[in-house]
Order: sequence, then structure tokens, then C-alpha cells
Amino acid sequence: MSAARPPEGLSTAAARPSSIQGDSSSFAQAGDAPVVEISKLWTVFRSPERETVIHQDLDLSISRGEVLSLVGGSGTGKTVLLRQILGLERAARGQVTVLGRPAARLGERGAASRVGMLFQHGALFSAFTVLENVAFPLRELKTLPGALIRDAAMVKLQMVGLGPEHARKMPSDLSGGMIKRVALARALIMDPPLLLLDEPTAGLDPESSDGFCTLLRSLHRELGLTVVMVTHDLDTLFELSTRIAVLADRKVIASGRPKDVIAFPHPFIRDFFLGERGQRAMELLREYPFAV
Ligand SMILES: Nc1ncnc2c1ncn2[C@@H]1O[C@H](COP(=O)(O)OP(=O)(O)OP(=O)(O)O)[C@@H](O)[C@H]1O
Repeated sequence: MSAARPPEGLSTAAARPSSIQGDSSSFAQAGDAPVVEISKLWTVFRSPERETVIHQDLDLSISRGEVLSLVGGSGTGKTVLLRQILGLERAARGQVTVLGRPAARLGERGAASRVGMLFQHGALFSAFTVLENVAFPLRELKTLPGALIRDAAMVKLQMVGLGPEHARKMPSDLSGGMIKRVALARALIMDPPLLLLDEPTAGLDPESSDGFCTLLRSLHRELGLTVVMVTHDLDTLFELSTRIAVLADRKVIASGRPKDVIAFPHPFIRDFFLGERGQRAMELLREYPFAV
């Protein structure tokens, strides 16, 4: 980590800026408790030849209502961190707490009511219709009548801007943007207060990408979601983020508002925001009110 002092408004590691307003009725935690609390996290992958440390004493705290974007170079462990928050991956050491519980326990039944995950390529079941894909987490509970599940899935489809005419389609009949919307409807089927997005606009053309960002932004506001996102796309980053956390040197080296993070003296940040992409980053800073 750079020894330089962070500019004003920028925090290193775990500091937590004030969250934006939002209401989440299914969020059963005390008001100000972090939605995600990562403390002294070590992630280590071992093979017969070597041991690779991905995260070392990583701290990160995410408050209710934030849209926190994780950025970092390839292999810095952004996706692994999402998987740890989702409870799919265990930490070697340290704690990952989600909604007041150890993330490892999210794997239990009903986890989709606490955290929704949008995987990079949608991860739809190719043999299921759109409606069956969206309904899947509710069907897995095996407690609700079929008609209720169907109605809930239809409501969620409508919420992501897809009419009933799409319900019987197969994933192979959908455009990239529609696949993302169906996957988002599935992630939200049980009204989780926390939504994880892995490269939500990757592979989309600029128009679909804009449309998907607009949708995410309005859902964030209307549902009072807390969002953790991994993205390499500057437009998506600036349009949606209330805070950016930068992963480098195996930890969060800086976190804060986009305009403050950009000013942090670290080679990755300079290359990511101020290299060839710098001009676009500056335009975006002027364009998006969240970013300044
Ligand atoms: N289950 C695993 N076993 C061994 N190594 C793994 C495992 N999962 C991830 N890794 C390694 O951990 C590192 C971080 O992976 P991760 O996918 O989180 O990177 P990332 O920051 O998301 O990168 P990118 O931006 O390229 O997608 C990589 O070197 C990857 O090969």
C-alpha cells in the first residue's frame, strides 16, 4: 500500500461513508449495522506446487443502501470476494458477516431471501423457460403453492421490464440484455435486501448496457437495496456507484467517492482511471451526480 496520505474524503480499507437513503422491509437488522462486514480476511489457494495468497488482512464494511463497486486488476480476487459474501467460498482466516450472520451460513435453505446474485453471464438453466428460471429459488423451498410461485415470478419479470409474452421463452431465444434481466428477476425473487452483481453489463451493447444500468438504478432506489458490484466498465461504475473500493496488494487500498478514489496515488488507480480511459472518467465525473 502506498504510504501517501489519502486525499480528503477518501478512506483506506474499512472506513464507511454515510449511506444513501433507502428502505428495506425484509432487512431484519438493527438500523446502522453494516450489511456486509469483512474483517481481517485471508484467502489462500493451495496446490501441490504452491500456495497463493489472494487476500491478506482485508477489511471492508458496507452500509445499508450503498452501491459499492469493487475494482482491481485481473486476479486481485474481486469475484472470489463476491463468492465469499454469498457464502460459496470459505475464508482461510478472518470473518465475513452478512446481515449479522457468518456468510458461510448463507448456504442454508432460504439464502435467496437474504442475498441475490447476478452472475456474469446470467447462469440461466438452459432447459428451463424464463418463468421456470425466475421461479426456481421459490420452488426449491418446496413450501409454496405453484400458482403463488407463478404469480410471484410474473411480478418479478414485470419489475425488470419483461412482459408476460416472454414467460414461456427459452434462454436460447433471448438477447443478452434479456438474459441479464431474467437473471436479475431470479436474483430478486425472494426480495433480498442485498444484491451482488458480477460484471452486470459485460457483453452488452452500449444501448442495452445503458438500459440495464437505468433499471438497476431505479430498483436500487425503489427497493432500498444494498448492492455490491464488480465491474470493469467505467460507464457502469460511474452511473451506479455510491462508493468505489479498490483491491490491490491483496487488500482494499482505498475506498470512497469516485472523485476521491481517482485522486489516490497508486499505480493501479492511475492506470485504471487516468490512462487512456482518463478522459472518459473525467467526462463521467461531470455527468453523474453520485460520482462527485
Ligand atoms: N477455487 C479456486 N482455486 C484456486 N484458485 C482460484 C480459485 N478461485 C479463484 N482462484 C484464483 O484466485 C485469483 C482471483 O480470482 P478472481 O476470479 O476473484 O479474480 P478477479 O479479481 O475477479 O479477476 P478478473 O478481473 O480477471 O475477473 C485468480 O488468480 C484465480 O485463478
